[in-house]
Amino acid sequence: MGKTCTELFAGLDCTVLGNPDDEVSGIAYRSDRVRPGDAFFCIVGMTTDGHSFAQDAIDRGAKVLVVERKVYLADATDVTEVVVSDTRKAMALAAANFYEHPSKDFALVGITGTNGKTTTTYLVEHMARVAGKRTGVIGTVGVRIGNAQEKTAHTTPESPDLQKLLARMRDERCDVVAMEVSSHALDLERTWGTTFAVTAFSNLTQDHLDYHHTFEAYFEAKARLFSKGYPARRVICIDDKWGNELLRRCSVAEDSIVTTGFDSSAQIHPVDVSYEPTHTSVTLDVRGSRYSFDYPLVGRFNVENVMCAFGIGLQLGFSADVIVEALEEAPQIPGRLERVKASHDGGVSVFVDYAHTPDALEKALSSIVALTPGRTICVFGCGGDRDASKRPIMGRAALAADHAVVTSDNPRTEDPNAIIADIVSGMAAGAGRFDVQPDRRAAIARAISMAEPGDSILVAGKGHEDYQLVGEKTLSFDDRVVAAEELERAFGDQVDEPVSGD
Ligand SMILES: CC(=O)N[C@H]1[C@@H](OP(=O)(O)OP(=O)(O)OC[C@H]2O[C@@H](n3ccc(=O)[nH]c3=O)[C@H](O)[C@@H]2O)O[C@H](CO)[C@@H](O)[C@@H]1O[C@H](C)C(=O)N[C@@H](C)C(=O)N[C@H](CCC(=O)O)C(=O)O
Ligand SMILES: Nc1ncnc2c1ncn2[C@@H]1O[C@H](COP(=O)(O)OP(=O)(O)OP(=O)(O)O)[C@@H](O)[C@H]1O
Ligand SMILES: N[C@H](CCC[C@H](N)C(=O)O)C(=O)O
Ligand SMILES: [Mg+2]
Repeated sequence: MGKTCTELFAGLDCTVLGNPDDEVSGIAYRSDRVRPGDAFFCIVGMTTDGHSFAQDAIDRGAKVLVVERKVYLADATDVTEVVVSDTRKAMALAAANFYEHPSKDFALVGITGTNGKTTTTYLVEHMARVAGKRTGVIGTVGVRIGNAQEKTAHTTPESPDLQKLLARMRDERCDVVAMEVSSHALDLERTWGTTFAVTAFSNLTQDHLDYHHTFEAYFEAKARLFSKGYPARRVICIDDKWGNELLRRCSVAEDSIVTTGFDSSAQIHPVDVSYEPTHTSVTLDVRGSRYSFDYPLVGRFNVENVMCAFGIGLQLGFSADVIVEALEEAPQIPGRLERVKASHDGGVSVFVDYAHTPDALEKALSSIVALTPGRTICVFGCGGDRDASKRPIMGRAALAADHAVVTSDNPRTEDPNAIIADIVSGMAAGAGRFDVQPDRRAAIARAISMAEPGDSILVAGKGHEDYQLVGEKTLSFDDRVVAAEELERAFGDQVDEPVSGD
């Protein structure tokens, strides 16, 4: 399936230096992955400049170079150069052209916000299935087409990878695809040229300031999904000021926006909520109609995710009955307040959760505390090579537990003890209520050794991850498996202990 330069760059302001009828057989943005016949996009990145790999790309058979400045390659007279003002945006549009705009052939739902994206995509997927649709999911836990699951490098893939994936979903005849749209993706134009049926915003709290530098820049990246470049039906949670700001800016007809939130001014809001250890009972007011139902997810923040999913369902044209039926049997989201299953637990409940931001940690902890008759112990750390400014704030947030064990998350190339020191610098107010154990397994074991029947342990930060990134190495590590093993080790000989079910 080749495309001429003319077809590839349709709709793009560019200068073609060479033959516009040249055929391109693929799109590449990493020189070492170029295949003969590809167009190579030279991207000015944060660490290096893709223009300096142009010769390498040609040596590997690239026929077209897309550049922001002409590279004048001496021995490459048969190579066409296409000059554009922004190679990332050009690549995204060319990728959409190359795969013939797959996102126009099904209903694509894009969800952005600091927390809640993965959870909401899973709820939307389930809802669409209950409505009889074929589904796809793209996000942090990976990609799913129907029931087939694959791992991916990014939450939101780079534009050529994304369009290729969307084309596969079209070929598999997906009707509804739910996709997480990260702030990096919006800033780096990974989704440019993609057509969304519905876009949704969950919330904005601190994360990724290493990349965006300011909160405002972080918001502006998210806000792009609600700008004229991405026309769609909208679902906006208005519980924070950023949701309200988005609502104010939205230039689409008012009846194409659904607002959600705890505030009664939201079109979807709760009038009654009861938080139980294994489920939640809600009565939602949905544009004046009331729906009472139970769903098998816990915690206050999941009420927001459920309302967001409800709004998305309405925007997709599903009936409220189908939406409620789906939510009543919502799936366990991997690693999101997931209760660890162990044959012996000594009456101690261990939850694994992906809280890796201050807000998520605060909310996950308050949800567990509210459900726990005894004490709550929190095991957590922070990722290396990521926003360091959130570390002391997460340290402070963890003091909402009765006791915290500070440990390693994914240290990546940083010194684990230096990350822990950053966290602990925010915990002065909790002297005596936390300790430090850099080895994550030992930290989980320590929390279990401290726990009494009726206590809960929150193991936060890594959720569904089945690995730990230490230096350049990827080690096998799954909080759920390790916690189950450590529970077994601690309580395995107490054969008469009751096992808490879920
Ligand atoms: C911060 C960030 O997102 N960086 C992305 C960015 O990297 P960059 O600008 O530094 O690129 P660069 O390394 O300078 O290279 C410039 C160009 O030269 C090319 N190159 C480079 C070396 C070479 O040998 N040959 C070559 O052609 C590169 O492919 C690139 O096109 O562009 C690269 C591809 O063009 C991405 O792979 C890279 O993602 C990095 C690996 C990353 O870790 N991103 C994470 C933080 C991310 O995107 N996370 C979000 C989720 C966040 C959330 O949870 O909310 C996600 O959506 O996954
Ligand atoms: N609506 C919400 N508000 C605040 N915190 C939430 C919300 N939903 C989930 N969380 C918390 O954030 C964590 C991550 O949730 P989820 O994976 O759904 O979010 P995400 O936006 O996909 O995150 P990421 O940016 O890492 O992909 C959960 O484990 C939970 O602790
Ligand atoms: N998508 C998030 C994941 C963080 C998960 C945490 N375990 C870490 O490694 O920091 C990020 O890239 O910031
Ligand atoms: Mg996610």
